[in-house]
Amino acid sequence: MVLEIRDLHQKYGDQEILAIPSFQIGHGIYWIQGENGAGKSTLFRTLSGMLPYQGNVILNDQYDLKKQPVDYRLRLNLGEAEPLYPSFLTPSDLISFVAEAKKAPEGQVEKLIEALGINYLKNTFGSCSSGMVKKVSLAVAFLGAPTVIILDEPLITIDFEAQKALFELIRSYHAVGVTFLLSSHQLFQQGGLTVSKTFALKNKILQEITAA
Ligand SMILES: Nc1ncnc2c1ncn2[C@@H]1O[C@H](COP(=O)(O)OP(=O)(O)OP(=O)(O)O)[C@@H](O)[C@H]1O
Repeated sequence: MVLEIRDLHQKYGDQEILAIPSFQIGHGIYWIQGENGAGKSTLFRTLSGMLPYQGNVILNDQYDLKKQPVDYRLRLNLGEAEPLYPSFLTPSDLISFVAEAKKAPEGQVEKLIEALGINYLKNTFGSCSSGMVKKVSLAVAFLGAPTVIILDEPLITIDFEAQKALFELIRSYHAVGVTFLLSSHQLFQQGGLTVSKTFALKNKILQEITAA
Protein backbone atom coordinates (compact mmCIF):
# COMPACT_ATOMS: atom_id res chain seq x y z
CA MET A 1 0.00 0.00 0.00
CA VAL A 2 1.17 3.51 -0.72
CA LEU A 3 -0.80 5.08 2.11
CA GLU A 4 -2.68 3.47 4.94
CA ILE A 5 -4.80 4.99 7.70
CA ARG A 6 -5.86 2.97 10.73
CA ASP A 7 -8.34 4.19 13.28
CA LEU A 8 -7.63 7.87 12.73
CA HIS A 9 -9.33 10.36 15.04
CA GLN A 10 -8.93 14.09 14.67
CA LYS A 11 -10.51 16.76 16.86
CA TYR A 12 -10.50 20.50 17.34
CA GLY A 13 -11.26 20.92 21.04
CA ASP A 14 -14.30 18.76 21.71
CA GLN A 15 -15.40 18.71 18.09
CA GLU A 16 -14.46 15.50 16.30
CA ILE A 17 -13.76 16.14 12.60
CA LEU A 18 -12.40 12.78 11.43
CA ALA A 19 -13.07 9.22 12.57
CA ILE A 20 -11.66 6.98 9.85
CA PRO A 21 -11.47 3.29 10.87
CA SER A 22 -9.50 2.18 7.83
CA PHE A 23 -8.38 3.62 4.48
CA GLN A 24 -5.84 2.19 2.06
CA ILE A 25 -4.69 3.29 -1.35
CA GLY A 26 -2.19 2.00 -3.87
CA HIS A 27 -0.52 4.01 -6.64
CA GLY A 28 -2.93 6.36 -8.37
CA ILE A 29 -4.56 9.76 -8.63
CA TYR A 30 -7.37 10.19 -6.12
CA TRP A 31 -9.96 12.90 -5.90
CA ILE A 32 -11.20 13.68 -2.41
CA GLN A 33 -14.54 15.44 -2.47
CA GLY A 34 -16.50 16.93 0.39
CA GLU A 35 -18.75 19.83 1.21
CA ASN A 36 -17.33 23.02 2.71
CA GLY A 37 -16.26 22.20 6.23
CA ALA A 38 -16.33 18.42 5.72
CA GLY A 39 -12.71 18.19 6.88
CA LYS A 40 -10.63 17.84 3.71
CA SER A 41 -7.98 20.36 4.72
CA THR A 42 -7.91 18.88 8.22
CA LEU A 43 -7.35 15.41 6.74
CA PHE A 44 -4.56 16.68 4.48
CA ARG A 45 -2.84 18.57 7.29
CA THR A 46 -3.07 15.50 9.51
CA LEU A 47 -1.55 13.27 6.81
CA SER A 48 1.28 15.82 6.37
CA GLY A 49 2.18 15.72 10.04
CA MET A 50 1.04 19.28 10.77
CA LEU A 51 -1.53 18.30 13.40
CA PRO A 52 -1.39 15.87 16.31
CA TYR A 53 -3.80 12.95 15.91
CA GLN A 54 -4.89 9.62 17.34
CA GLY A 55 -4.30 6.47 15.29
CA ASN A 56 -1.82 5.33 12.66
CA VAL A 57 -0.74 6.70 9.32
CA ILE A 58 1.71 4.58 7.33
CA LEU A 59 3.46 5.33 4.04
CA ASN A 60 4.86 2.69 1.66
CA ASP A 61 4.09 -0.08 4.19
CA GLN A 62 7.05 1.04 6.31
CA TYR A 63 7.10 4.68 7.37
CA ASP A 64 4.84 5.44 10.31
CA LEU A 65 4.32 9.20 10.63
CA LYS A 66 4.75 9.03 14.41
CA LYS A 67 7.66 6.57 14.48
CA GLN A 68 9.64 7.65 11.39
CA PRO A 69 8.63 11.31 10.97
CA VAL A 70 11.70 12.33 8.97
CA ASP A 71 11.54 9.46 6.46
CA TYR A 72 7.79 9.96 6.17
CA ARG A 73 7.96 13.71 5.57
CA LEU A 74 10.68 13.32 2.95
CA ARG A 75 8.23 11.23 0.96
CA LEU A 76 4.95 13.08 1.37
CA ASN A 77 4.42 16.67 0.22
CA LEU A 78 1.45 18.97 0.74
CA GLY A 79 0.36 21.95 -1.35
CA GLU A 80 -2.00 23.94 0.86
CA ALA A 81 -5.29 25.41 -0.37
CA GLU A 82 -4.49 28.96 0.66
CA PRO A 83 -0.76 29.13 1.30
CA LEU A 84 0.52 31.90 3.53
CA TYR A 85 4.18 32.83 3.65
CA PRO A 86 5.96 35.58 5.59
CA SER A 87 5.67 38.77 3.52
CA PHE A 88 9.41 39.54 3.75
CA LEU A 89 10.41 36.18 2.19
CA THR A 90 10.93 35.78 -1.57
CA PRO A 91 9.80 32.80 -3.69
CA SER A 92 13.47 32.20 -4.45
CA ASP A 93 14.31 31.92 -0.71
CA LEU A 94 11.42 29.55 -0.06
CA ILE A 95 12.06 27.31 -3.05
CA SER A 96 15.80 27.01 -2.26
CA PHE A 97 15.11 26.23 1.37
CA VAL A 98 12.53 23.52 0.61
CA ALA A 99 14.64 22.09 -2.24
CA GLU A 100 17.48 21.57 0.22
CA ALA A 101 15.24 20.13 2.95
CA LYS A 102 13.56 17.74 0.49
CA LYS A 103 16.87 16.81 -1.18
CA ALA A 104 15.65 17.94 -4.61
CA PRO A 105 17.59 16.44 -7.53
CA GLU A 106 19.74 18.72 -9.69
CA GLY A 107 17.71 20.78 -12.17
CA GLN A 108 14.29 20.02 -10.61
CA VAL A 109 13.76 23.56 -9.30
CA GLU A 110 14.44 25.14 -12.70
CA LYS A 111 12.09 22.72 -14.46
CA LEU A 112 9.22 23.42 -12.04
CA ILE A 113 9.70 27.19 -12.21
CA GLU A 114 9.65 27.05 -15.99
CA ALA A 115 6.69 24.65 -16.19
CA LEU A 116 4.46 26.68 -13.89
CA GLY A 117 5.51 30.04 -15.33
CA ILE A 118 6.86 31.48 -12.08
CA ASN A 119 8.52 34.86 -12.44
CA TYR A 120 9.37 37.65 -10.01
CA LEU A 121 11.35 35.15 -7.97
CA LYS A 122 13.23 37.89 -6.14
CA ASN A 123 10.21 39.99 -5.21
CA THR A 124 8.89 39.43 -1.70
CA PHE A 125 5.69 37.44 -1.16
CA GLY A 126 4.19 40.68 0.15
CA SER A 127 4.26 42.04 -3.40
CA CYS A 128 3.28 38.82 -5.23
CA SER A 129 -0.19 38.27 -6.72
CA SER A 130 -2.27 35.52 -5.10
CA GLY A 131 -1.91 33.40 -8.25
CA MET A 132 1.88 33.72 -8.10
CA VAL A 133 1.91 32.68 -4.42
CA LYS A 134 -0.22 29.66 -5.32
CA LYS A 135 2.09 28.70 -8.21
CA VAL A 136 5.11 28.84 -5.88
CA SER A 137 3.29 26.66 -3.33
CA LEU A 138 2.51 24.15 -6.09
CA ALA A 139 6.14 24.09 -7.27
CA VAL A 140 7.27 23.48 -3.70
CA ALA A 141 4.81 20.56 -3.40
CA PHE A 142 6.62 18.73 -6.23
CA LEU A 143 10.13 19.13 -4.80
CA GLY A 144 12.29 16.17 -3.84
CA ALA A 145 11.35 12.58 -4.54
CA PRO A 146 7.90 12.25 -2.93
CA THR A 147 5.84 9.08 -3.24
CA VAL A 148 2.69 11.01 -2.33
CA ILE A 149 1.76 14.58 -3.26
CA ILE A 150 -1.37 16.05 -1.70
CA LEU A 151 -2.78 19.12 -3.42
CA ASP A 152 -5.58 20.91 -1.57
CA GLU A 153 -7.67 22.94 -4.02
CA PRO A 154 -4.78 23.20 -6.53
CA LEU A 155 -6.83 25.02 -9.16
CA ILE A 156 -7.88 28.07 -7.18
CA THR A 157 -6.42 31.43 -8.27
CA ILE A 158 -4.17 30.03 -11.01
CA ASP A 159 -4.80 30.91 -14.65
CA PHE A 160 -5.76 28.49 -17.41
CA GLU A 161 -2.16 28.10 -18.68
CA ALA A 162 -0.93 27.24 -15.19
CA GLN A 163 -3.80 24.76 -14.74
CA LYS A 164 -2.77 23.03 -17.97
CA ALA A 165 0.86 22.94 -16.82
CA LEU A 166 -0.20 21.56 -13.44
CA PHE A 167 -2.20 18.73 -15.04
CA GLU A 168 0.83 17.92 -17.19
CA LEU A 169 3.06 17.81 -14.10
CA ILE A 170 0.58 15.57 -12.27
CA ARG A 171 0.46 13.20 -15.25
CA SER A 172 4.25 13.05 -15.62
CA TYR A 173 4.96 12.54 -11.89
CA HIS A 174 2.19 9.93 -11.71
CA ALA A 175 3.78 8.09 -14.64
CA VAL A 176 6.99 7.68 -12.64
CA GLY A 177 5.27 6.34 -9.55
CA VAL A 178 3.93 9.33 -7.57
CA THR A 179 0.48 9.02 -5.98
CA PHE A 180 -1.75 12.10 -5.80
CA LEU A 181 -4.52 13.07 -3.41
CA LEU A 182 -6.39 16.04 -4.84
CA SER A 183 -9.30 18.07 -3.59
CA SER A 184 -11.24 20.45 -5.74
CA HIS A 185 -14.71 21.86 -6.03
CA GLN A 186 -14.00 22.08 -9.76
CA LEU A 187 -13.98 19.14 -12.12
CA PHE A 188 -10.59 17.64 -12.91
CA GLN A 189 -12.00 15.87 -15.95
CA GLN A 190 -12.43 19.22 -17.68
CA GLY A 191 -8.66 19.55 -17.67
CA GLY A 192 -8.31 16.08 -19.16
CA LEU A 193 -7.08 14.49 -15.94
CA THR A 194 -8.23 10.95 -15.35
CA VAL A 195 -8.58 10.05 -11.69
CA SER A 196 -8.24 6.46 -10.46
CA LYS A 197 -10.90 6.74 -7.77
CA THR A 198 -13.04 9.37 -6.11
CA PHE A 199 -13.73 9.44 -2.39
CA ALA A 200 -16.22 11.54 -0.48
CA LEU A 201 -15.39 12.81 2.98
CA LYS A 202 -18.71 12.81 4.78
CA ASN A 203 -19.78 12.17 8.35
CA LYS A 204 -16.09 12.01 9.35
CA ILE A 205 -15.29 9.06 7.09
CA LEU A 206 -13.93 8.54 3.58
CA GLN A 207 -16.14 6.56 1.28
CA GLU A 208 -15.46 5.56 -2.30
CA ILE A 209 -17.85 6.99 -4.85
CA THR A 210 -18.68 4.82 -7.82
CA ALA A 211 -19.42 6.68 -11.02
CA ALA A 212 -23.07 6.64 -12.00
N1 LIG B 1 -7.89 25.50 13.48
C1 LIG B 1 -9.17 25.14 13.68
N2 LIG B 1 -9.73 25.23 14.90
C2 LIG B 1 -11.03 24.85 15.12
N3 LIG B 1 -11.84 24.38 14.15
C3 LIG B 1 -11.34 24.28 12.92
C4 LIG B 1 -9.98 24.66 12.60
N4 LIG B 1 -9.77 24.45 11.27
C5 LIG B 1 -10.93 23.98 10.78
N5 LIG B 1 -11.88 23.87 11.77
C6 LIG B 1 -13.25 23.34 11.59
O1 LIG B 1 -13.14 21.98 11.19
C7 LIG B 1 -14.11 21.65 10.19
C8 LIG B 1 -13.38 21.13 8.94
O2 LIG B 1 -12.67 22.19 8.31
P1 LIG B 1 -11.75 21.97 7.04
O3 LIG B 1 -11.11 23.27 6.72
O4 LIG B 1 -10.89 20.79 7.26
O5 LIG B 1 -12.86 21.59 5.93
P2 LIG B 1 -12.74 21.52 4.35
O6 LIG B 1 -13.45 20.25 3.93
O7 LIG B 1 -11.34 21.67 3.91
O8 LIG B 1 -13.62 22.78 3.89
P3 LIG B 1 -13.58 23.74 2.58
O9 LIG B 1 -14.11 22.93 1.42
O10 LIG B 1 -14.52 24.84 2.98
O11 LIG B 1 -12.18 24.21 2.42
C9 LIG B 1 -14.93 22.93 9.97
O12 LIG B 1 -16.08 22.82 10.77
C10 LIG B 1 -14.02 24.02 10.47
O13 LIG B 1 -14.78 25.10 10.96
